[in-house]
Amino acid sequence: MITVRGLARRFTLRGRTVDAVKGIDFDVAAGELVGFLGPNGAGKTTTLRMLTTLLRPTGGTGTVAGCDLLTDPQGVRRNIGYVPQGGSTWPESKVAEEIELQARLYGLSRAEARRRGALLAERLDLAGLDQRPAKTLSGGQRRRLDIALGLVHEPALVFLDEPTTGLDPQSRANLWDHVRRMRAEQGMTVFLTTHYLDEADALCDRILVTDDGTIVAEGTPEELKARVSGDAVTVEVADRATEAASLAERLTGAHEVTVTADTVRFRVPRGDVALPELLRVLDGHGITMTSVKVNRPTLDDVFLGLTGRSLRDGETAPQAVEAAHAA
Ligand SMILES: Nc1ncnc2c1ncn2[C@@H]1O[C@H](COP(=O)(O)OP(=O)(O)OP(=O)(O)O)[C@@H](O)[C@H]1O
Repeated sequence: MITVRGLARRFTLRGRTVDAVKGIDFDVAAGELVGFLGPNGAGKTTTLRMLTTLLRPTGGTGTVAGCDLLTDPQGVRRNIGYVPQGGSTWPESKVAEEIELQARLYGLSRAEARRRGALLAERLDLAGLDQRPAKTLSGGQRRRLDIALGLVHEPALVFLDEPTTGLDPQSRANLWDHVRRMRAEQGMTVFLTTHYLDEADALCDRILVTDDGTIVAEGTPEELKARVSGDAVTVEVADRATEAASLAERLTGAHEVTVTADTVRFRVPRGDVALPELLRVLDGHGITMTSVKVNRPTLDDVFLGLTGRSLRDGETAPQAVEAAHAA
């Protein structure tokens, strides 16, 4: 459904060049739900804008929904849906009007536009809101309307740019359910960008991890997390932390042991198996454990291992994107 090779985009602004996307290669199969995960400024939106023909690549080739990105951009546009980051609704327009207008823009008859509008409103939990102006909708309802607008022409492939940014946790989880259900019911391919780890983890079949214009890792959420070797154990002790660390080091499979003040950290293949053993050993040496935490590997650990930085650093400052787009 998507194939890109060496896709690149360089911006030149007042004599300064920015290589926002540095020649990336990837494929997306029909029916897949793929996440493009990376921190702010990694090049996600630039990639998405190239794939949706809103921005011409400065390098590389690609096929999207069966059409050549460079020689047949109109074909690409006909066959895809695109839900931009800020949405595209008019604040004063009513929900039903927005959906029908969008359908008419794709050349559908008035009757067909109404039929699809009603169907999408039903599927996206917007039924009963059809006469409400868009500006009166909640954040989650507005995002669902944005998605309805992107799906009105029943595309085989839909692009969602940061679909849940700005929503509260409950509305985010609700939107994930809708995306999953739409995918299951319509069998469409979904390509979404996100800088939320939990979103990529919960929603995506496969993740492309991106940083600084390149793809640094790719796989299912489980495959990516399996790259991090083991659970992270954090133990606080009342005293003698250095001695506790050397005892932890002797546990089967323990590695990456560090100690600071009263805290010992290490990784083991199975935290739940290591804990009783550690407790016994510490007890045997008269060291009191005051707290213990076991964390399963996260996608952030994967990113940290690959780049030495945390993905979470990019979870604030969505305004930077709007500024970049306005440029
Ligand atoms: N029109 C532009 N002119 C100059 N530089 C740009 C332009 N658009 C994007 N950039 C730069 O390209 C880089 C990638 O930006 P992009 O918006 O693609 O990142 P992103 O991963 O989508 O970030 P976010 O998570 O904030 O949306 C950034 O350094 C950005 O400042």
